[in-house]
Amino acid sequence: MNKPIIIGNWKLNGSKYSIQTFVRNFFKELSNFKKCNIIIAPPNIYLDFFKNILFNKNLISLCAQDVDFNNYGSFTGETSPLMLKDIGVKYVIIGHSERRFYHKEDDQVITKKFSSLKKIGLIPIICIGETKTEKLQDKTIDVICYKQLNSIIEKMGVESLNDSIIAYEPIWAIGTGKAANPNEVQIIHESIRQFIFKKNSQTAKKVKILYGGSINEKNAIKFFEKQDVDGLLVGNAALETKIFSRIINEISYYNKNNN
Ligand SMILES: O=C[C@H](O)COP(=O)(O)O
Repeated sequence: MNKPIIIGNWKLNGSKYSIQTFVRNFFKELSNFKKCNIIIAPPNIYLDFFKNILFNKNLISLCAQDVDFNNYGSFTGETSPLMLKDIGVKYVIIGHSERRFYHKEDDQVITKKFSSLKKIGLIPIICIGETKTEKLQDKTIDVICYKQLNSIIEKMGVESLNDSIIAYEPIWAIGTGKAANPNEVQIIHESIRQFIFKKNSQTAKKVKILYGGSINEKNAIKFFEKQDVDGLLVGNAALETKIFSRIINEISYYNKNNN
């Protein structure tokens, strides 16, 4: 059975002290966490520290928030896929809208990152999403499927998505407190799956599609209960131990097959 995937992206937040406190309290709050695949993405500089204070429990998987596509060389300030693998990272977020916007990363760069990660066996979490204007112009599927996802599919083949995770994050819903409508998210996730299905039916079944954007403890289940929502990518709410653990507990106890 596939476990729900819950990712906490801490973005540019945290310190050694806050991470220690988080780990200490997190496991006390969780009641049924083995039913979820919990993935946390601290800032890169804290990945190793975080891993060490988890006492190798394997209950939380390590995720990086970004990566360079080069494995070594004169690229000042960057972190490579090989380095992440070396310290035990399993997942890497690529194409987050904050990277696309603040660091001007385009689909070509994101595809190169995807390719580098696949080559060394790290699991990419590919973020896709439309702006408010694109949504109002009814361009959501054009942007997220025909442009953002297709860039990877054309270069790498659709099967490259088999062991990858797609995170649909409408840009207007990120950090705004205004989450998307769960019914609309289901329709979009279904469209993403259909888009992939037309190219390869097996890949469409295997690929995991998560929703992200202003998830909190009150709305998490409303998204997760949707058929094509395989999990959640949580930003702000993942910084609060109590809230993040409540989200995980709720989802752990929700049995999709019986509802
Ligand atoms: O990576 C996480 C997303 O950007 C969602 O962030 P948020 O939950 O703070 O809206």
